[in-house]
Amino acid sequence: MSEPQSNDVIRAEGLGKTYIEGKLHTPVFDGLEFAVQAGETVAILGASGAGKSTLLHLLGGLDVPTTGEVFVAGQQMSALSNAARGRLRNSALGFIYQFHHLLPEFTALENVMMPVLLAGLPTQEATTRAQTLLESVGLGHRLAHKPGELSGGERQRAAVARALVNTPACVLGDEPTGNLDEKTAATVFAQMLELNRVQATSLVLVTHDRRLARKLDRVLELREGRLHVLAASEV
Ligand SMILES: Nc1ncnc2c1ncn2[C@@H]1O[C@H](COP(=O)(O)OP(=O)(O)OP(=O)(O)O)[C@@H](O)[C@H]1O
Repeated sequence: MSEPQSNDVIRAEGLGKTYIEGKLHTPVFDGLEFAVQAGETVAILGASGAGKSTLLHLLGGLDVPTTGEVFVAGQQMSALSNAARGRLRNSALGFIYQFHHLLPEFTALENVMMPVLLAGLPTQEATTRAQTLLESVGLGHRLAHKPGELSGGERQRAAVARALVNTPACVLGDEPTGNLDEKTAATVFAQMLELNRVQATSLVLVTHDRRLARKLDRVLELREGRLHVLAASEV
């Protein structure tokens, strides 16, 4: 197996996933090759059930591939202990989902501070970073609000801030604006791209939305278990 290129923040080699539950085998894909470089933004399109979320979970170390390997920041995920994999995920990756997954009993500020505290940094540093990021997504006036006291768009903006607060090498987004109306989605998406650009963070975005996909450096389509490169005219 070749060594990951130093510029690849995530690299997947010969990646395969078959869900196995009892006698039921669900093959999703096999032999996928994928890499995202430092600062690059990549969209992954595909029909429902094509395996986009599965791929994102494997890239993020949230699930284990049936075959193949994933390297994150040059580290082979399968060679790490669960604790080390968790630490790498927290420091090198940010996750944004369709539903915010903020913790309901904590304020926006506390939610965004969480990954910094988990990385072992002092409370003061966590507070400063979280506040700065929340301000940059226009939530400086909502720091003390709990998720239930925020609008849908505000919750997603807080989720964007949380994903980026440890200046990860790569953000993995699964339909991060899929639950918002068109106008709010466009605003949240623009803020996410801008923060990614400022931090030179890579982005792998799973989406159904071709208009959003078009704004990224590279567009791939997951179809029949294969990743196809789409030219700009095909998106
Ligand atoms: N835990 C699981 N056990 C068995 N099969 C699964 C499991 N999770 C997903 N699948 C199957 O794997 C295939 C890919 O699912 P996945 O969620 O990755 O698709 P997707 O492209 O993200 O779809 P969507 O756009 O609808 O979210 C689907 O056919 C799904 O039914």
